[in-house]
This record gives sequence, C-alpha cells and structure tokens, in this order.
Amino acid sequence: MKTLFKNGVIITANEQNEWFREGYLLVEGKNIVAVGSGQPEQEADIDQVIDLKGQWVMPGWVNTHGHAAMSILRGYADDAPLKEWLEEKMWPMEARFNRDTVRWGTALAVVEMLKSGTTCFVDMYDHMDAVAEVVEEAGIRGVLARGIIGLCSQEEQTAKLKEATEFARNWHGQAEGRIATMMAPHAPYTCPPAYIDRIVDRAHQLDLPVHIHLSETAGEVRQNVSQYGKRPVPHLRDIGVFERPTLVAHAVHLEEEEMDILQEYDVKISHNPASNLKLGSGIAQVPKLLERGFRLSIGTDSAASNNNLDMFQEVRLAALIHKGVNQDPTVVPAQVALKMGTRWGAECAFVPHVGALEPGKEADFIIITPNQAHLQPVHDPVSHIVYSASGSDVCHVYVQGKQVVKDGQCVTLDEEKIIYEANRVLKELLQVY
Ligand SMILES: CSC[C@H]1O[C@@H](n2cnc3c(O)ncnc32)[C@H](O)[C@@H]1O
Ligand SMILES: [Zn+2]
Repeated sequence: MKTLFKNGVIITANEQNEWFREGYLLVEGKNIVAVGSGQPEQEADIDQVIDLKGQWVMPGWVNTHGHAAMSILRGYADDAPLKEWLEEKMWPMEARFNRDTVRWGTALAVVEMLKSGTTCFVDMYDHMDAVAEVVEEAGIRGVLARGIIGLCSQEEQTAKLKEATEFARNWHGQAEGRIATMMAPHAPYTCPPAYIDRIVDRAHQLDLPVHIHLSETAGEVRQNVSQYGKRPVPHLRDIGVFERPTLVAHAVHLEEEEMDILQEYDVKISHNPASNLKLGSGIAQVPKLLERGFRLSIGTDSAASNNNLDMFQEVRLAALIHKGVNQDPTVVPAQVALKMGTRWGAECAFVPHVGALEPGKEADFIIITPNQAHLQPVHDPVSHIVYSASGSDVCHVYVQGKQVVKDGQCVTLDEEKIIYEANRVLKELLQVY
C-alpha cells in the first residue's frame, strides 16, 4: 500500500540542516520511501492520495524517559524533593500497584502521549507485560524495561532479574517491531554494585542496552561518594555499565571529568527539565553538553513529577530554561530543541530508524494544522513548533505508516473507558491504603 501525502509543509531535522519545505511524503507500508519539494513526478502507482492543504508534517516526538503507569499518581504528591517524594509517597503507593493498575495507568499515559504527538516512548517500570500489551494495542512504539530496585534480599534480587530477563527476551522485536527492550537497574543508590554487575552481564548476554537514573540530585551524588568513594559516573564506569550502550536519565549534577567519561563511552542522555524543576533537583548543564557534542534527548519523566506528558511543552522548556539560567538567548536554539525531541531522541533510545522524515526511516509522523491564531503568521514553522505550539495542535498521528490518531482522537484505544478504568484502579488503591 502506497500513500502520498501531498501539498504539506515537511518539517524535519535532516543532516543537511534543511528544516522545512513545501512538498510531499510518500509512504509504502511501514516506511517512508520518498520526501520531496513541490509535487511528485508521477502518481501512477499510488493507492491513496491525501491532500494536506498546507498542513505541517513532522516526525513524532521521542520521549526518552518515563514511567507511564505513574499517571495514576498525577497530582498525588506535589512540591516535595525527590528522596521524600519517592520514599514517603511513590514507593508506598506503588507497593500496592498490580498488573491492572499498571495496565490502566499506562493506557492513560499512552492516550495522552499519542494525542500530543509522541510516537515513541521509553518506559522503565514494573508489571511490564501489561505495558507491552498496551503498546501492542495502541500502535505506539515503546522502548521498554523492567525497572529493578535492588534494596531487597538476594532471593528477591534474583527473582527481579529473572523477571526482567524474561520480559526483555519475550518482547524484544514484538508488536511488528514496535517494541524494543532494555535492562534497567533503577539507580546507583537503589542497586548495590554487585547487583548492577549481574544486570549488566545479562544485558551483555541478551545484547541489549542499559537504562538507568543518574545524578539527578546533589544528595544522591554525596551519598554515592560517602558510600563508594566515587561520584556516580566513575562508579558506573568501574562496574562496567558503559561497556553496554547506555541511556542515562537526568544527568543533572555532572563534573567536567564525568562528562569526559560519558563522552568517551558515547553514553546517551535524557534531559528531563520539568521533572528536575518540579522536584527541585536542579538544572542540567545542557549548553555545555551540547557544546561538547552530545546529541541530547528529552524526556518527560512520569506524570507524577511533571505533571503532563506533552513533549511540545517539554521541548519548549528545554529551549527556554537554559537561556534564562545562562543569561544567553543563543543557547539551545529552536532547531536544536527540535532535533533533541526527534532525531537525537531516536538515537538516544536506540531506535535510529525513526525520528526523521527521510527515505529509509519508518513512517512515524504527526500532522499539525497551522491555521490557528497562535500559529500565525508563519515566519518559520520550526519556531512555532518549539515556542508556540502545544500537544492539542496535533490532528493526526501515524506510526509505521498506520494512523493511530485521527482528527485529534485516538483511534486505537477507547479513551473514555481508559479514563473510567484509571479512576477505578486509583479508587481501589486508595481503599487499601
Ligand atoms: C523500578 S520502576 C521505576 C521507579 O522509578 C521511580 N521514579 C519515578 N520518577 C523517578 C525519578 O525522577 N527519579 C528516580 N526514580 C523515579 C518510580 O517511582 C519507580 O519506583
Ligand atoms: Zn525516572
């Protein structure tokens, strides 16, 4: 099946740094087969032609860090620092989560993400079979890992590792290739070094990347130094984590030598500005990292610390906050922010076959209607996407060439039922609490 999307404004961060052009996108099955300016030379063998009438087409956002099921806890505990928020609020509630809680919390998050233009998300959580089933049904793309907290007995550690391994093995490549898996020790402060070593060994055996929280707060860095005599980056390097392709979340508190190490091992970074602000964790040194050549990505973290999953808002924040902090409006320009949310996001999530509109990539893209007061007049669509648009401007979403959002509504999931079920599972949680 070949579908031609014509008369659009094609917006993408390509390697030539051409940002947009009036033209067309040709999709065959799962893949983009042609992108061009003006009209295609011939339409003879095309099955379906969609006239975009000037609408904007861009790659779907890649959200490189989150915990989807925690949307159940959105607004449950605000205005607390990470340690207290985790230990006194999140972990006691999560201890009561079951497969059903995770299923409906994740479905709620996936509807929110798809409707706001995210076509791929990275997720670290528990009951991951339920997450993978939602991904399969929704038609979204997911890079999924069973998050492992090792503050428990040897027996429990072994059981968690077995579960993570089975999940990673069973689901990698499933859902027509839309699911990829990783191994995810939660953080250096929740996993003893010997346990991280075992998890990384398993990642080697399965040939999978590693995903881990890193240096989110100054407190955890201090704890790492007093417990292990090293800051978290050399600590993880010495355990051997970075011998695997690794994606770290946050990376707020880094010294120059730690940046050197991350660069030496080509470690990928997910920048989570809203969560870092809301939990009072700090602000990552994004301009410095970009200057060093890191191809950074952006993540929302969970709806319990953000408190939404709209990548337009996250990308806008990433573009704005560093200008203010550094008193320099030239840092993180709109084009770089767009790359972080799309092409570089895909690289950091180890799905380089998406994240851009070019032949050879899979057809994960979104369509935005620019005929709205807040998106007019148009000097530069990239500017409007980063600084003016929001998730509610997304009309249509395609993943692997298949439409999953039509006229702003998710066509693969039943939003009304999901909202009902999410409220039901929350009520059940609160009753036993
Ligand atoms: C073991 S599943 C994932 C685990 O991570 C917790 N979590 C959520 N947000 C954060 C964050 O910003 N830093 C560290 N850990 C976080 C979540 O509550 C789950 O327990
Ligand atoms: Zn997290």
